[in-house]
Amino acid sequence: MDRNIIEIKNLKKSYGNKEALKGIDINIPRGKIVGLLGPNGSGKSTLIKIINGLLQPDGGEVNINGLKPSIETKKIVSYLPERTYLNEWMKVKDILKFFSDFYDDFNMGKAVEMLGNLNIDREEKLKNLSKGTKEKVQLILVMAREAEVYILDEPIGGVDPAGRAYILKTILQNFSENSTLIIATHLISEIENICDEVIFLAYGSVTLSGNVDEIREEKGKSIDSIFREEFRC
Ligand SMILES: Nc1ncnc2c1ncn2[C@@H]1O[C@H](COP(=O)(O)OP(=O)(O)OP(=O)(O)O)[C@@H](O)[C@H]1O
Repeated sequence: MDRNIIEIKNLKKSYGNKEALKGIDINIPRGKIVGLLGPNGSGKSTLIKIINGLLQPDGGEVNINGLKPSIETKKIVSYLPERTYLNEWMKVKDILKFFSDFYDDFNMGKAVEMLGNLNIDREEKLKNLSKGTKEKVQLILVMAREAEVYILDEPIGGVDPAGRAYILKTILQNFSENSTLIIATHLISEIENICDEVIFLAYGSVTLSGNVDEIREEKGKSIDSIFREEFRC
């Protein structure tokens, strides 16, 4: 078994003449929590969509557990997209059923428990939930899969601080040691203490990557401070 669950080589993607990814190389080891950090427009979502097979790269390679993004890799990757893809007219309980029918690795008990802890009514239609509650539901669906890789694109932007703390705690509690979690976000101070590794993306290139403790020690600052300095407006 490879040490790295995801290996990316010289990955390129342009939209017209806009280079969103300029030939990036990334290795993501198994069993780690990785923060994918970068300002707006740095290429985070483009990278995540390519890993999930929703966009085709113009060049380079992506390997997930030794496989190209495909139906096979979707079975082991649980993905939270940046925008909702769920049918707003469905009740929470119907979406649970849908997930449980669709994904063999979906743990219904876990999902029901997390919804209960956050006081989310399973009889409610998604369209009647607040933005933050909707985000919580989607995150619970994604985290209730017993996947090898979780990829979360901006998971907690609309969630209130108490909810965020609960969600991060829940992520950690449910997280098996063999799984890998990638979180793309700009809420760095909130997630830096749960991350083992970080990858900084800027203008389609990786500007810094490595172990969080080593980077903090070497630079004598928090990841949040390094980010603010690097990307000062
Ligand atoms: N469908 C598209 N058509 C044209 N340009 C695009 C498209 N999607 C993204 N881009 C451009 O590619 C670059 C990278 O965008 P991307 O969405 O990957 O960034 P991001 O880091 O996820 O940003 P954010 O934090 O704002 O979500 C940006 O300059 C963006 O304008």
